[in-house]
Order: sequence, then C-alpha cells, then structure tokens
Amino acid sequence: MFQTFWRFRGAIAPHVWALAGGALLVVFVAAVEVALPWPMKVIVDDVLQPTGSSQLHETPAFLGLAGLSQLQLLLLAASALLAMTVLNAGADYLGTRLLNGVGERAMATIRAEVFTHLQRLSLAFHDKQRLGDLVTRTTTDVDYVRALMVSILSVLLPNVFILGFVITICVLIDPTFALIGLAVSPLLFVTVLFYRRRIKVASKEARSRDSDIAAAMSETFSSVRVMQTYTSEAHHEEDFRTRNDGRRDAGLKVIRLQSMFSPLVDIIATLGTVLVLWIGAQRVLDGTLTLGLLLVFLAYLKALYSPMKSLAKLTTVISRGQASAERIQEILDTAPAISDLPGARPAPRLAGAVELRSVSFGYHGDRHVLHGIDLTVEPGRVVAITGPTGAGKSSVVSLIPRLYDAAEGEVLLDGIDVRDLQVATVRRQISIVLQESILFRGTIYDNIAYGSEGVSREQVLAAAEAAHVDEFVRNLPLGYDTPVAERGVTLSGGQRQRIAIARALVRDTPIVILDEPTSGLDAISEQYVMRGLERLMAGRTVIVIAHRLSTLKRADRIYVLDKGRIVESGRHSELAAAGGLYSRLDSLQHAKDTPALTLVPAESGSLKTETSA
Ligand SMILES: Nc1ncnc2c1ncn2[C@@H]1O[C@H](COP(=O)(O)OP(=O)(O)OP(=O)(O)O)[C@@H](O)[C@H]1O
Repeated sequence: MFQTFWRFRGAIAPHVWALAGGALLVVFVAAVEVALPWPMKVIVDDVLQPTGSSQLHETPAFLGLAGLSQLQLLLLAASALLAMTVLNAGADYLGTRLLNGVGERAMATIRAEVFTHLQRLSLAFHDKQRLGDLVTRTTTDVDYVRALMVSILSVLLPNVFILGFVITICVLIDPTFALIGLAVSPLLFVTVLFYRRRIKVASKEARSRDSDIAAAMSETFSSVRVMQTYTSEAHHEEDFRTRNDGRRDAGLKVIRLQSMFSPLVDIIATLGTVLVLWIGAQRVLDGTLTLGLLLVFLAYLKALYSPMKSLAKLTTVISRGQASAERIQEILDTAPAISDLPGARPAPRLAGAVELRSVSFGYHGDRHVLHGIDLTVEPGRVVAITGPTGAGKSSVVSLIPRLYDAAEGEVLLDGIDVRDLQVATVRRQISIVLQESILFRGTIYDNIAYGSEGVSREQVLAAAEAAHVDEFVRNLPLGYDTPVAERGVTLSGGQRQRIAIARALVRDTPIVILDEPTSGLDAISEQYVMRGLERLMAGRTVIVIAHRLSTLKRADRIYVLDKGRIVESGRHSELAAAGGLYSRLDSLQHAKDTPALTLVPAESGSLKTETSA
C-alpha cells in the first residue's frame, strides 16, 4: 500500500509540505474526535448524577473544576462540545482540501509522465497495445491511484490514530474493561485480511475488463464509417455485449465480496458492543462504574469499530488503487525498444544516401518477414519498391527512420549506421507520406506546420501552394484556419494527401518516403497529388512504395520484393523485359490501366482529358 506512495514519490515530492499539513490536520481531527465523548460524560456523571462514589466522579477534579456548580459545569461542557465540533469542522475542511489538492496535482504529473513515456515507446510496443487500454491506464487508473492516496491519508491515517488513542485511553481508564472491548479485534483483523486479498484480485479483474470495454469502444468508433457501410453494427454490438457482460460479472463479484464484508464486520463489532454492554451494565448497577464512563466506553467502541469498518470499505479503494498503480507502473517500466545507444551522435545534415546491407527483420522474435535485404539509394535518386501484398515493402521503409531495428545487417544513412546516430536527429531528416494521411485536431495551417518547429507562415503557405492545398483552402470560409476534425474525416482523401505533402515540403528533409500515397485516389485527385509529389521529390532522395506504372517508370531503380526477399532489381524497361515477377505484375497493371484515359486538371480549374502514355 505504501509502496504506491514510494512508486510515485517523484510526483508527490513537490507537494510534500501540503501533504504533511493535510496529514497533521486529519490527525488533529482524529484527536478531537476522541475527546468528544468527554463533555457528555461530565454532563451525565457530574451534572445529572452529582452524587455517588467520589472516585468515579473525578473528571472535574482532574480538570481543576471541582468547585464549579452543576450549571457552570453544564455550560462549560456544552461550550466545549460546541467548540470542539467547530474546530473539528474547520480542521477537517482544511485537511481534506489540502490532501485532495495534492492528489489532483500529483495525478496530473503522473498522467503527463505516462503520456510522455507512451510517446517514447517504440512501434513494436504500440503494435501490441490496444488504444482503449492505454486510454484507461492514463485516465481511470490514474484516478484510482489518486483515490487510494487520498483515502490512505484522509481515512486510514486518522483511523489508525483514533484506534491508538482509543485503545490507550480505554486501557488507562479500566484495563479489564478495555480487554473485553478489544476481545473481538483479532477476529475483525483476520476478516479484514481475508477479504482484502480477495477483493484485490477481483478488482484487478474488473479493471482489466474496463480496458476491454474501452478497447472495444475505440476500435468500433474509430472505424464507424466502415462499420455502418458494412452494416456490421450487430456484430460489434454482440462483441460489446460479451465484453460488457464480462465487466458486469467482474463488478458483481467485487460487490458480492464487499457486501459480505461490511455486514460481517458489523456482526463482529456488535458482538463486542453486546459484551461491553452486558458486563458494563452490571458494573454500573453494582456501582463500580459510572453511567457516564459506560457511555464513554460505548462511544469509544463505536470509534474503535468504525475505523475497522472504514478500513473494510477502504479495502476496495486500496485494492483497486494498487491494481491501477501496477498497471500504470507496467507502462512506466517498459523501456523504449528504440532509443539512443550509448555514444550515439547527432546526425549531420544528410546528403540522402540510403543503404540496407544484408538486412533481416521480424516483428516477433525470430519470425523474420525480411531476409537479407540489400538496397542502395544514391542521394537525390528515386527508388521504387514494388511487389505483392504482404511482401514486406512497408517493413523495409520503416527501418530507415528507425521505427524498428533490423535483427541482422545494417541500415546506413550517408554510410553511417542509423543506430550510431541519435534517433530524433535522424527522423528530423526524413519525411513520410502514407497511403492514408493522418491529420490531427487543429487547423489546416497547424497540420501543415506539424513537426516543423520555428517555421514561418510564408514557408507554410509556400508549401501549401506547391502541394496544391491552396486550391481547395481558398474556397473555405476560414481558409487555413479551418479546423480539421480528429483523424481528418472532414476532408477528402486527396485533400488530406495534399496537406500531408505540404507538411513534408515544409520539413524540407533530404530523404522522403512515400508509401503508395496515391493509391485509393480517383484520377483527378491523383493528378493533383502527383503534382505536389513532383515538387516534394525534386532534389531529394525518394523511396517510394508503388504499384502504379507511372511512378515505377519514373524511378531510377526498382526493387521487386516477394516474401521478404528482393527477387529482382533494375529499371522499368529492363525488368519488364526480364520475364520475372515484375513483368507479370506489369502486365497485370497494363490490363488494369488500358485503355487509359487520365484526367488532368487544367490550370484554369476546368478539366481536360488526355490519353495516358
Ligand atoms: N506491426 C506488425 N506486426 C506484426 N507483423 C506485421 C506487422 N506489420 C506487418 N507485419 C507482417 O509483416 C509482413 C510484411 O508486411 P508489410 O506490411 O511490410 O508488407 P507490404 O508489402 O507493405 O504489404 P502491403 O502491400 O499489403 O502494404 C506481413 O506478413 C505482415 O503480416
């Protein structure tokens, strides 16, 4: 339990004074609560029943108030009660505020830490993660840890003090009687221990089911377009129902355990109370105990058991919080698979030579998807990679910006092994345009400037013009300040690609990777995008994954990939004549493209038609 504090000590440390202040205040509240039954005792024993054994009526004498009249005592006791209650309320308010404030602040720090760490973790980690699970860990789990910390300080700590104070006072007043009151404590303790463990296991299960639901939500609603088009709502509903039922059952198990726990504690506590009442009443009758002291004892018994009951309730909060803390820690403990190696140096401004030497690579251990890849691109040249689906084209290009590390062989940039260079300085010199470009929430302008720090507005606008973004932005009422919805769904595929090209142009990197950036576009959009790409490719090293003839013909060299191996390489004309895999793919492409009419947008904005080469 306390290791949770230790675990997140970095986030708590800046608030240690507020934490200490809050803790002191709640302990003060506990002390006042222990003193609260005493004015009542004075009223019962010394105001209402002032006669009897002087030994038993010693409180006013002990407090130096022996000479006061009954009325004066009543007034004093009542005022003390009121004052203590008001003081308690004030300290309670301040303490709760301080502790909860620390909780919120520390959790904001932890959330930020988790987010930053997640961003640093490599693709190999994210490939295996479900987005919903990561969201849950950053939100709900962090909140459960907050509840745990705050509860430990504002419930557990004062209750432990109350227990300590009460037991001490009871023993001081009447050790035998105190022992009777405490007789049931071991039973209570064992019950708490037993249930705590079981509730912790059940809570962890419920938490992982929560993640399941979050994952189902994110998977379903990130592909809502496909889901609705394929009318597969029923399938998603069924899947969700299964996960939801799992969560419900796990939650019900926690509730069952919890609800068994509380009444059990109640029964054991009542057993103790009955015992004290039975013996206490007899002692009051035979005059060895005052009624006021019996009332104090009973109040203390309540004060003794109610912390135990609170601890019972706290069990869930603590177990849940511990499970959540472990889930957060799992993320923070994951070391990024891709990071700067010791001695890595900043990459110099690259000329753009790219070489893969005998590279093998796999996503899962020894199951390689690339085998002995040799590939060379000279600075400023265009190299195309083609091949059937699943051949490993995307895998090859993902090794260049070191999104993954090769298992064997080397990836060299300007002759330097990428692993000897600082990752960030390499990635800053590579731009990627994917099949489907991702836009982020923000304006079109923000999306173009994304990833280029300190870039001027002129540069952004010039890139936008070169990438033919300007053509459609001009017609938008808010122009470049038009907000783009998350994932960019308010724009067409071609428009998104043009923004992505502008983004790459602003970055002005020596190396550009294009992963089929025109696939899935209609002919008109493709022409616009191609024009932007021409601007982007000029003077840079370009590695393009392509199937289209137009792109392949333009390449200085084509590598044909099949089942993770390079099976052919050369220029289009050589490969087309060689009678290998490329020529088969080429004839398929011809069959698809002929007769080919390509629409080319005229500068005026009207369309003209021209026959494809
Ligand atoms: N993130 C991943 N985790 C595990 N395996 C992967 C991952 N990405 C790709 N693979 C596997 O690696 C192999 C090569 O995939 P890759 O995406 O590189 O092929 P590709 O030629 O680009 O295919 P496509 O043309 O369909 O995009 C495939 O067998 C694929 O299943």
